[in-house]
Amino acid sequence: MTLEAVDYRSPNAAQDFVKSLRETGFGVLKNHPIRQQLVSDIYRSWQDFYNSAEKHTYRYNVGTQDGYFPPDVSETAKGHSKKDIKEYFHYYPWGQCPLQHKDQLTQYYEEANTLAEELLGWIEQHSPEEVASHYSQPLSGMIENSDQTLLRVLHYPPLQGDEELGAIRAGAHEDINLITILPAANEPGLQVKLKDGRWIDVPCDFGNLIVNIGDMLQEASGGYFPSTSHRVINPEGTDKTKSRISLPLFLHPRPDVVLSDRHTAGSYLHERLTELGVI
Ligand SMILES: O=C(O)CCC(=O)C(=O)O
Ligand SMILES: [Fe+2]
Repeated sequence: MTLEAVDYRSPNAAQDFVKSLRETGFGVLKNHPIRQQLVSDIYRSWQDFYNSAEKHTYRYNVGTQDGYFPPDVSETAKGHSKKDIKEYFHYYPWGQCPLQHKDQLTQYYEEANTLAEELLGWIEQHSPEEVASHYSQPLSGMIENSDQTLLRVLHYPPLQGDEELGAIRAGAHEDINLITILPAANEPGLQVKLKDGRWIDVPCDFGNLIVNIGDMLQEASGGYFPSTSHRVINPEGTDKTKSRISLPLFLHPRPDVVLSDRHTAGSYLHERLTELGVI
């Protein structure tokens, strides 16, 4: 079993893409409308940011979670004991951002949000009636004007050889939000866990866009769409000396959006962040 990239411009794109999401929790798109030049410009300018000491002046705000998270505070995935080998920056339109990077991130944030709304439309359109009847509102409406949607610029530094035994770039985890949109990173490493327990590589051809289901859509669809585990494995051989940059956009509904009988987006997020130990 491999993940096949779906051509965004093909007549069956919506159907094929949603089928892949249903079966694996992941869908991969090629020929999508997000400008690749913008993505590569962001990779380049953020490599400079991570190489500079300036990053330390943007340390994250504990209450609002925007800004730079250094390697020593990076997440420990649920059920893991070792911290991930990564540093990252949380960008929100209302949050801190270095001035010289603001235009690029603003543009990307908008383009990716627009595409996300369209893809949520595809998901809704291809949800069985019984599943869709439980959505409290159109899926694309859930993220409209949300100030919770988070763009994360991740940097996985070159391996130094002194990493903690068993530590990996990103331990197996599921995303908390509705869906995640992720341009193929500049280096491989992302893997997804299939139903049978096998880990497979997510195709990382430059220009692909990877979309995955998060826990909130799993919750809202009564489990029809699975929020699957994924991880980023460490590079080997000569790739060890390479940095990896990636740019997930985590689409979050407004906090008052009802996901299910049990949860609003706000109550769900709070529960999950408490488990993760970050609030
Ligand atoms: O870096 C990647 O390719 C994936 C990152 C990821 O899964 C996450 O930050 O939730
Ligand atoms: Fe993730």
